[in-house]
Amino acid sequence: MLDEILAGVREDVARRQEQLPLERLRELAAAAPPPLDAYAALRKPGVAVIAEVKRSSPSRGRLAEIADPAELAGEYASGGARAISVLTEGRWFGGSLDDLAAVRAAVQVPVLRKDFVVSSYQVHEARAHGADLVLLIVAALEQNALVGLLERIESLGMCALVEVHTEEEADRALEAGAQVIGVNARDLRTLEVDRSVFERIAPGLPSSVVKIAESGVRGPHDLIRYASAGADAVLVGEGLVTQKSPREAVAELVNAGNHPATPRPTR
Ligand SMILES: O=C(O)c1ccccc1NCC(=O)[C@H](O)[C@H](O)COP(=O)(O)O
Repeated sequence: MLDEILAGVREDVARRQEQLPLERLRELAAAAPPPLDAYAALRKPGVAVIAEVKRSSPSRGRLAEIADPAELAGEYASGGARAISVLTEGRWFGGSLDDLAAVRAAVQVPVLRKDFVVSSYQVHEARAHGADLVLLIVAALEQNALVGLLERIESLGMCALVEVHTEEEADRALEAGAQVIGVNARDLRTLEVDRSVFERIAPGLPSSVVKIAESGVRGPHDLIRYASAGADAVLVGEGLVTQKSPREAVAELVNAGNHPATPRPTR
């Protein structure tokens, strides 16, 4: 699945680059308001909720009609989301860079560009559309590319969320200098979700690294499970976009993450 998604992304990036050359994009990125400090936001006490704007997915098909992503992001923020994730890939997830810009304009919390980033052009796009945080998927990148993209993200004042699914990928993320690591319970090749992957990988990450548990949070019980294994944050898509009140659903998760009964490992 991942290879198929990446092939489409490469075609789409090449088409956009023909329409808007890198030099012009760099100017737009430089003119964007400065990025927010996502690392600091995610390090605050309690388990942070990163709420995702997700219309569709390869594993689940159509999830929700999201006519106004800015309105949804506003709901998430008023429920206490610490950051908003915006899927900007169009073919499989129904997202766009317009969604990212609209969400950026609507909320005061950090915004993640969640996509399949394979070129520095996409990093500049992220900044030009107001992103504070950019996803890099280790499984999609050679080590040199991972290091180069991470440096480019940081040179633009943003923070990289480096996603892993295996111990080997976690080692590569650390070698590349990642400060924010997302452990995705979803295997992007088979699409299977296994929540125990976080429990296996997170304990081996240094305490200075922000640890995000991605995928499979369907309610407070999943957040509590991830928190018990050391999650600083959870990234939630389907479990929020399918709710009647996304604001209340976020608030319930935030409350579970702040609850003193939530066992956390000491660090
Ligand atoms: O969601 C998918 O089916 C998917 C398939 C292939 C690559 C990426 C995919 N999802 C991206 C994500 O990692 C999730 O959107 C995110 O972690 C939230 O997951 P969930 O809460 O389970 O919707």
